[in-house]
Order: sequence, then structure tokens, then C-alpha cells
Amino acid sequence: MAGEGTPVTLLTRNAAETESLQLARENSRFLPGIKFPDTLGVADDPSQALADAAMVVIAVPSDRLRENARRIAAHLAPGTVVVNATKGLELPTALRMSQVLAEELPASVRCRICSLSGPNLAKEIAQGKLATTVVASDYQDAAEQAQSALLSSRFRVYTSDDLVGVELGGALKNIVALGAGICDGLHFGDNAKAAFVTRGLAEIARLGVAAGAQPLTFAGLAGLGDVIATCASRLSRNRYVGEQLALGSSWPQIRASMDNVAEGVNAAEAALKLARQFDVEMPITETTFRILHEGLSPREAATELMQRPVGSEW
Ligand SMILES: NC(=O)C1=CN([C@@H]2O[C@H](COP(=O)(O)OP(=O)(O)OC[C@H]3O[C@@H](n4cnc5c(N)ncnc54)[C@H](O)[C@@H]3O)[C@@H](O)[C@H]2O)C=CC1
Ligand SMILES: O=C(CO)COP(=O)(O)O
Repeated sequence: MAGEGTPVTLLTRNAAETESLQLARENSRFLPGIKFPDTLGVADDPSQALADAAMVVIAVPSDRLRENARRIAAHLAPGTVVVNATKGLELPTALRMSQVLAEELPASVRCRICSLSGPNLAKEIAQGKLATTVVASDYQDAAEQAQSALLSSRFRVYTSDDLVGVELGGALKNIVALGAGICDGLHFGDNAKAAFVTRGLAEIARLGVAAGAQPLTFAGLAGLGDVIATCASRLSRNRYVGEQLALGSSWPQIRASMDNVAEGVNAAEAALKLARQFDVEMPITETTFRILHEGLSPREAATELMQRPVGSEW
């Protein structure tokens, strides 16, 4: 948006962060070499950052969403469109991000909450490469306002009324990406990886539909589109974590060496809670959880999945 000339303010956590971002005019830690557009301001005071904001985009790790929602709640003008870009589920509640926002934000913005999701690897977006996304809301006018604010010649934005599907697609595809990385790390080959990703998508769609999502959403940008980007890309952190697991590192070792969030780890745990709640079978998610937390080796996990009883595809 700022790159298109719209005034945008980046809300930081403290004065030191504001100062270093202002000085460098780039985020040297997370997106080095990508200069801030002139219309991007930086502020650590929420009342200053949010004054006159017609729209707020929140993109923090999912385990930080609630505290950030609390931080901005009192500063949102009635009617401000609130766009969640976080792709995760909260622990231990297993709530979707819009549900967390609805609990924390004032009633005057609750019917303005949207979630944005799609194949949107941050580095490519920051470099101005072409991309598409979906913005979903229970309130069509809010989704349409976000669409027109975010749309540009390089960023094509679709709307959706399937908030559950778009949010679950974005959060759960990260679990599939962990497994795709394992396929890469174990050199399983393209047939096996295609099979894994396809069955993974079927599994997350099954949970999504049981939770109230529209099946077609999982064939769209927030489902298949993001599965393709995340499972294939060297830029994906979730795919990277899977690859490292396959190469023999444990999740605690990988976490200690990473500066970035890999949402698939918490999403696997939250998804298993939802799977029990909605009585859905999720063998890939269960196996992924056991690799992450119970020491199951990725190779044994693959053998287990291949030896499950066979049946019809659907
Ligand atoms: N990186 C990507 O390609 C994409 C990421 N997302 C989603 O956006 C969310 C955040 O991802 P990234 O920024 O890439 O993660 P990251 O791990 O690369 O960076 C974390 C960001 O969150 C900030 N942060 C950390 N703790 C915070 C706190 N307590 N309060 C406020 N800000 C805090 C950090 O300063 C940093 O800017 C995740 O849910 C991710 O799935 C969505 C689309 C693309
Ligand atoms: O969601 C993403 C791309 O659409 C980013 O995926 P990672 O968090 O795995 O890097």
C-alpha cells in the first residue's frame, strides 16, 4: 500500500525499534535490503499510529495476536476495517485469529474484521513481485473496503464470505508444508511429494468443512494456492523446518536456531484439538505432531502412513 503512495504507519513495540527502523529505513533483521517507501511512517505509540487510520493490518505471530489486539483496542476509531494477515491458530484455545480479535476488540469494529490469506511469501511481496490473495469476512462491505484499499497493479485481491475456510486454509497449510519439507529432506521424489501434498490438502479440507468452511475455498488461493507456494518454495519457513527434521535435527534444536516463526508447529497441536472436537481423522497431522514432540523419526512416520489401511480415495 505504502509503495502505491498511500500513507501507512508501521506500529513498532518500542522507541528503540522505531529509532532503528527510522534510521535504516528498512527492516534489516527480517527483510534486509528492501527500502521503506517514503509514505511509510514508523511509530511506537498506538494512539499516534492509529490516529485517522481507516484500516489496520495485523501481521504478528499467532501467539502474539491477543496481546497486540489488547494494545490497539482502545485506539481504534469506530468502523475501522481490521485485516488479520496472521496464518495460525491460538494455543491452547485452538481459536482462529478473527475469533481472537472478536474477543479483544471493541464492538464498534467487530463487524469490520477480515482475514487475508493466499500465496503471499513476504519477501516476494516486498520485492513487488506479482501476487494474488483473498480477503474474507462475515461482513461483505468490510471485505470490499479491504479489497479496494489493498488492490494494486501488482497485488490482485479477491473477496470471500468464507472466513472459516480462508483462515483454516492459511493456518493448516503450514502443517502440510512441514511434511513437504520432510519429503524434500528425505529425497522421496516428486511422486511421493505430490501424493503427500494432495492427501495433506484433502485432510485439512476435511477438517475445514467439518468446522463450517466451504469445500471450494480449499481449491482456491487460500487453500491449494498457498499449499503450492509454501510446499514448493525455498522461502517457506515451514517447509524449511520439515527439511531440517528430515536431516536429523529435533524441533527444539531447529527452534533455537531460527529467528522466524513456523506457524505449522502450533497449528498441528491446535488442529488435533479441532479434529477431536469435530470427530475428524487427521493421520498426517497426528504423525507430524509425533515427529515434532514425541521423537518419531520422519522415515518411520512415512512407513506408518504408507501402511495405513487402504480404501477409496474420497
Ligand atoms: N513471512 C511470510 O511469507 C508470511 C507470513 N504470514 C504470517 O504472518 C505472521 C507473522 O509472520 P512473519 O512476520 O513472517 O514472522 P517472522 O517470524 O519472520 O517475524 C515476526 C515479526 O513479528 C514481530 N513480532 C514478534 N513478536 C511480536 C510482538 N510480541 N508484538 C508485535 N510484533 C511482534 C517481529 O518484530 C517481526 O516483525 C505469521 O502468522 C505468518 O504465518 C503471512 C503471509 C506470508
Ligand atoms: O504463508 C506463507 C506464504 O503464503 C509463508 O509461509 P512460511 O511461514 O512457511 O514461510
